[in-house]
Amino acid sequence: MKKHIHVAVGVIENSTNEILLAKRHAHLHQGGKWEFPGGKVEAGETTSQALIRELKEEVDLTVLNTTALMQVQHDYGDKQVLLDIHWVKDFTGTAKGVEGQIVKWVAKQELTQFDFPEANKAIVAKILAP
Ligand SMILES: Nc1nc2c([nH]c(=O)n2[C@H]2C[C@H](O)[C@@H](COP(=O)(O)OP(=O)(O)OP(=O)(O)O)O2)c(=O)[nH]1
Ligand SMILES: [Mg+2]
Repeated sequence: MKKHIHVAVGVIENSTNEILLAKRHAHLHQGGKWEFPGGKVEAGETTSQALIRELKEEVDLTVLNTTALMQVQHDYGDKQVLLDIHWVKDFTGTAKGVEGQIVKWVAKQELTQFDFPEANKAIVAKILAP
């Protein structure tokens, strides 16, 4: 059976309205593409709890709360993902790629210039026209 995964994804916005992107390592699923930081929801976690944990682990931000934005379901053929996307505006710390990944703050209008996984098109559209 095809793998189904539930992923908590953060649209992290700073005080100058930039959004945090990270580049997925080449060896990962959808490798080489840009992503909104996040990761798999583990058993017993809410999406928000998973996202708070992942953002500490991946980009070293301390997140105080998150707000649900949208869900996107996508079938990549090899894998089916349910992305649970939350806004993150309430955080402290300086973003860094804890796992060696490149991270970048990007103005909203520049988001269309990045190569994202297919499922992210709907997210970018939502950010640009909320
Ligand atoms: N984090 C994130 N994942 C995305 C985005 N768009 C998208 O299709 N995905 C997909 C790619 C992957 O199949 C999946 C995320 O899984 P992952 O393996 O990176 O999860 P993880 O961070 O928990 O990684 P790991 O602990 O298993 O190494 O969601 C996005 O914007 N951000
Ligand atoms: Mg991840």
